[in-house]
Parts: sequence; C-alpha cells; structure tokens
Amino acid sequence: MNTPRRHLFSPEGHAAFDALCRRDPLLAFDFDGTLAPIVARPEDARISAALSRRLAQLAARRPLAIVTGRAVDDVRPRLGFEPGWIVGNHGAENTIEPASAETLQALDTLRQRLADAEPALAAAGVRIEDKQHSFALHYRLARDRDAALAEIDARLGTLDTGLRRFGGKCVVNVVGADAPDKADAVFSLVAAAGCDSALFVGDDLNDEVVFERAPLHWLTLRVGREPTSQARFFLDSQSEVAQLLEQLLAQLPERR
Ligand SMILES: O=P(O)(O)OC[C@H]1O[C@H](O[C@H]2O[C@H](CO)[C@@H](O)[C@H](O)[C@H]2O)[C@H](O)[C@@H](O)[C@@H]1O
Repeated sequence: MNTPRRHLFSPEGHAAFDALCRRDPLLAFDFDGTLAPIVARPEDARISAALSRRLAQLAARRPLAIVTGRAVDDVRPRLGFEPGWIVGNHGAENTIEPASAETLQALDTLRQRLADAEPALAAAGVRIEDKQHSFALHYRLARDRDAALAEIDARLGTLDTGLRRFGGKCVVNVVGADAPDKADAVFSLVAAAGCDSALFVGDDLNDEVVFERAPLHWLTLRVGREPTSQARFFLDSQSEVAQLLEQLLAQLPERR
C-alpha cells in the first residue's frame, strides 16, 4: 500500500506536536493549498474567516510567518491579518537577500520571450503570472493539460543558466537560479525571530525543500497525502489545519 501512514492526529504525531510545543518554535505556513483551498483561478483564492481569526490570535502571541510562492503584495490582502513576516516568490522575495543583478537580467530576458510567446501560450490555455521575482505559467484551465505543458516546454526551451524551473499544482515556475528557496527563508526567519525550532505546513513541490532540510526537532506537515513527500506528518484538509491552529492556541504558552 502506497498511502502514507503518518497522520498528525496519530499517537506519533501527538508526541511530535507536544515536543514542539515544549520548545520555542517559529510558526510558518504556506498559503495556497494549505491555508486557502486550491481553486480554478489564482485571484479567487481566499482563506476562511475562522482560519484567519485563529492565525491572528496566534500571530499576536508567537512569531508567525507566511512563506508563499505568491508575491508579497498579492498574498497580504488575502490573509485578513498581519503576520510577523511574509516571504514571497518561493523564498526569492525577502528583506534579507536582494536578487542578484544576474538574476534580474535573466528574468528580464525571459519576460520579453514570454511576452512574444503569450498569444501561443494563451491559445493553449496557459496563463502567465509575472511576479517580478519569478514567473508562474498556469495550465489548470487548459482544455488539454498535456498539450499546454508541451507548449510551455517549447516556449521556455533551454533556460538561461541564471534561471531554474520547477513544477507545482498545474503550474510551471521559473525563478532565479541563485535565489533563496523556502527552506532558506524558514532558516533565516527562525534566526531573525530568535526561535529554536519551526513548525512548517505546506502542500506543494515548492514546500518539499523545507521538509527535506528541516532538522529533526522541527515539525513539518504536508496537507494532502503525497506518498513521496519528505514531510514528517500529513494533514488531510484545511479543516484539519484549523484543528491544528486550535491545538497550538491551547498548548503553546505566551512567549516570554
Ligand atoms: O507557495 P504557495 O503559497 O502554495 O503558492 C503556490 C502558487 O499558488 C498559486 O497557484 C496555485 O494556486 C491557485 C489557486 O488555488 C491554483 O489555481 C493554481 O493552479 C496553483 O498552482 C499562485 O497563483 C502561484 O503564484 C503560487 O506560486
């Protein structure tokens, strides 16, 4: 059987959760698919009022960060509360490490190429999201997703060495090759917040770098049962994320 066994709400999961709560953790969350359900159009993604309220309560008591593939200015108004930190563009949009001149140049060159290719991509049902520090080429709404992906491959061709691509949920992402990723972001935030560990919750390929690099005393959770995930435990839905937040509020002491 290929189904992951490690659900957070299991005896092993409860033990790991209790151990985290005895430490001084940063609380870090991905946005799409973790706090907000996946929807057909990125601009329609929202988090529930209940989830937002719980996050606001937690953010008032603990260091809390949103670490997302979206641009910071895009995600902020969707949250309904102000977290301590927002890191955008898969880690690339942060206040610690500005993008290199080489990356900005490579992104500009690709921007021009994508503008030229836009009619062909649109005809294949691909939508270009330019997030300044990265591009997302969405094909969720394509009639034929395989054909859309083939069109993306053809149009991206061989990428400039200053860029790298990776997949996601019906999307191809392109970021600067030397840009920090989400794992770099969470490590930096743990240090900036003076924490000794982290809880990180995510649901997608761009979150796997955090799961892979997390030290054993961190708690990493993947929303959705992806058998190949390196997250320590799984949650099944946004309502289980809400349950997790309730438990954090009940168990985490106020920070001294
Ligand atoms: O790191 P995240 O916060 O999970 O952001 C990842 C990407 O999320 C968005 O795209 C995804 O969610 C959309 C809304 O549910 C969905 O329509 C799309 O198919 C998904 O790929 C966002 O648009 C991207 O910019 C983020 O990189």
